[in-house]
Amino acid sequence: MSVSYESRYASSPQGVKGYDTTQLRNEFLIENLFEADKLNLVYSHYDRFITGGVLPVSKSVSLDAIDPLKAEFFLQRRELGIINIGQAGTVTVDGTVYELNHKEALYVGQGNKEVVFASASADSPAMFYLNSTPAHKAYPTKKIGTDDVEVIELGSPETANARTLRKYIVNSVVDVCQLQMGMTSIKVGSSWNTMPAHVHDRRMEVYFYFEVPEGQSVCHFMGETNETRHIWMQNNQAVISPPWSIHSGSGTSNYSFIWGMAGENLDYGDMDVCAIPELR
Ligand SMILES: O=C(O)C(=O)C[C@H](O)C(=O)CO
Ligand SMILES: [Zn+2]
Repeated sequence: MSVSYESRYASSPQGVKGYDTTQLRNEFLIENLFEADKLNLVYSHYDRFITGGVLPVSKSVSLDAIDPLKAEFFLQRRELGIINIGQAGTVTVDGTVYELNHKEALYVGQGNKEVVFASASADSPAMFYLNSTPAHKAYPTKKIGTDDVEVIELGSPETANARTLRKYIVNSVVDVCQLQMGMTSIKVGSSWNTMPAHVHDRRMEVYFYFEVPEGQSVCHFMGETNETRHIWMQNNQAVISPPWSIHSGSGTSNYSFIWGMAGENLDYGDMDVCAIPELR
């Protein structure tokens, strides 16, 4: 069986106050997404958001339905966002082949029955990072190349948060039901992402950290603004951010991350920003 999954239930902010390091990591950290020829998924009960990774090396890998969906096929009632963080590969959606190079993305609409992932070369495989959310409508499947994204420059070197944010799957780029995805890259010499920090009680979020150099790590901050906690993250690990939690990080070097969101609205800018001196 090449598909495996794990379920994560929702935790309340009151409950999380009492978590020790191990429990915090067990509830929110997603450690192993990429294994050769496997599809690894984590099903979160926050907005029923699925986070996954596929690393096809010696064979192609299909997106099979998993038991919690109680569905005939994975996308029967879901939409899917894919960003390739590896080398060239293909995603075949009901017979149509989409070539995805490094940092190219694909939105796959609800109702597609067969999704198959493959690498162009076993020596330099593709690495497909996936986010999937429940969907109420079948929007067309669309490839988003690196020139199709919306780019914003944020922060400054003086505050160690200079970064480039790229919006891939947002409703100004592609029609979606609720999924939003993008990528943020921290510039050399900066370390902070999403600072000033924010919450959006209307949407949950998942951060996937990558391009973290060997021997370096990212410290991810979560929790209510007046009750923060941290989780040390390694390269290619993801972390679930509950709707009530900040999601911000500081690395021991620069790095990139993919953010994915789902929930009540599609308004990327709908955030409640927290003044930095108010954080506790
Ligand atoms: O660097 C940032 O700031 C981000 O990338 C923020 C995320 O996109 C986010 O949290 C959106 O709600
Ligand atoms: Zn956010």
